[in-house]
Amino acid sequence: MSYKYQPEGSHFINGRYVEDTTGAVIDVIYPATGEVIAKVHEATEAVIEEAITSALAAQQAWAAMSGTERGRILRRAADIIRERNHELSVLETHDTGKPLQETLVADATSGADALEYFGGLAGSLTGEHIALGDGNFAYTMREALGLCVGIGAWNYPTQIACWKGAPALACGNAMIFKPSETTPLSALKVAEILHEAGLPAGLYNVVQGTGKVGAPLVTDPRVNKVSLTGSVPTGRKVYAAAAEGMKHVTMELGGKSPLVVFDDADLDSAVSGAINANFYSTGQVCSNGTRVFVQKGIKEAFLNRLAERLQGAKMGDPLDESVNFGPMVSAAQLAIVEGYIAKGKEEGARLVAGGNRLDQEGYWIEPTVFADVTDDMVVAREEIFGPVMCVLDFDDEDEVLARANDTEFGLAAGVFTADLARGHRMVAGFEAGTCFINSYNDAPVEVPFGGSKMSGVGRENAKTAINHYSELKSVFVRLDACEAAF
Ligand SMILES: NC(=O)c1ccc[n+]([C@@H]2O[C@H](COP(=O)([O-])OP(=O)(O)OC[C@H]3O[C@@H](n4cnc5c(N)ncnc54)[C@H](O)[C@@H]3O)[C@@H](O)[C@H]2O)c1
Ligand SMILES: O=CCc1c[nH]cn1
Repeated sequence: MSYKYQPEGSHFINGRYVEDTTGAVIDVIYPATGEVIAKVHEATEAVIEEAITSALAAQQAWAAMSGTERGRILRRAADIIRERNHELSVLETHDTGKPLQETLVADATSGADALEYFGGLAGSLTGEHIALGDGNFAYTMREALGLCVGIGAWNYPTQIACWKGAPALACGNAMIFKPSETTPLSALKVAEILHEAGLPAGLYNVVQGTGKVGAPLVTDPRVNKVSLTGSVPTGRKVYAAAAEGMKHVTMELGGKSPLVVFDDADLDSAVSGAINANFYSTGQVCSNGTRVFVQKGIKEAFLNRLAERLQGAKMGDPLDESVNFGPMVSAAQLAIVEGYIAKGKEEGARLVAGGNRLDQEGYWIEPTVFADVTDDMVVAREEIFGPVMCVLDFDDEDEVLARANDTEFGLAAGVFTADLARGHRMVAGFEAGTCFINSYNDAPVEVPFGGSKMSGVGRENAKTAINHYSELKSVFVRLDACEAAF
């Protein structure tokens, strides 16, 4: 039987599709209908070994090329992605269920931005000269780490494949990328396009599988760096395993971020911020501001306007570009979200919108809002990773800042206020890596992205990502005689 989006092979290694049917079968399901659209096989030991040896064979020559040459290939790949944006977005929609309205602007295009940005930076990576007196000096050389492993979550498959691959390749590394087993298709296209753009074979390999494939990649002594996007429990395991081998890490993990709305905020703008912070990608965004603290003076106006604006949420065929709210990614994620909604009701939160699963094929649930949520409720403490907004009340700035920070997570935080001085005071106090004033969930490639506390280690994007995919070698040069005590 052939499937609608069946790739030529499950894996992409050494510049070509590779298959090993002895690996466990993974069904790829279109979340909007439950239809199986492809089947891939989990990587076997032999497949993993081929991915590692071909990457190692290619990496040194790649690192020896000039940054400008490397960058040219990445920028060419960005151009190809943009030319094929529609086709790639349709695939991403099938991989994830996210509406085409979104994938057309936020997925392949975000991947292309990363390839273009890091392609542009590649030629400017340098060390520095350090004068030491008496004519002596030192210099630093920026060197590639070697073999990097990228492990992805299922919410932004193309974006994650590129956010990790682009800086890794720009710095002269090879990358083996393991997508989430839930969304294995888009990363294969990224690999195919990189090679079409001229990337030498072996430098960006994709292997499929669950944590059973991720774990041996993380511990393999030939791997120098691991970048994970995933949940905190997985991050704990992967970070610990990588530390055993003293590997470089980037951990992009989960959150339960606060969004604070003061009563002087522009109401519609704040409601837009709350919608973007909770319902984009059907709530499956790591940085979502799911604890929406609303100052008591505007609470009812906020909830009324939110209820009106929710009438504009359109569920339906995700390929219809007027649809703006898709299904959950999987039956498992839908069950998790339903469990949290039940918990919220049980704990006494007031359900003011949604809460129901749609009685149809696929993994559909309405955008859901709880009001009168208190800090101790499970729905206010745990990451739900679905379209469930919790609205909490507050009186003043000091109180809300302390409550916003009262969480083990620290990925993001936002504030809506007409008083910009207060906005800056709030973000100075937030214990979070990525903050927003009068906006929410923007993620341009030029800006560092990542979390504090349990939400992660390191940053993706921006110039700072270069520091996470390269290391400095210091060279001391003595021009006068070298002396010793004896
Ligand atoms: N901070 C960010 O940038 C960011 C972005 C997107 C998603 N996320 C987070 O990701 C989570 C949702 O994604 P998910 O359900 O795919 O996360 P997950 O933690 O279940 O899985 C993430 C990836 O890790 C792999 N994995 C699992 N166990 C492993 C192990 N022992 N060794 C190596 N790899 C292993 C999985 O196969 C998958 O590819 C949420 O918590 C969300 O907040 C964070
Ligand atoms: O899901 C996390 C990363 C992200 C945030 N906004 C867009 N992508």
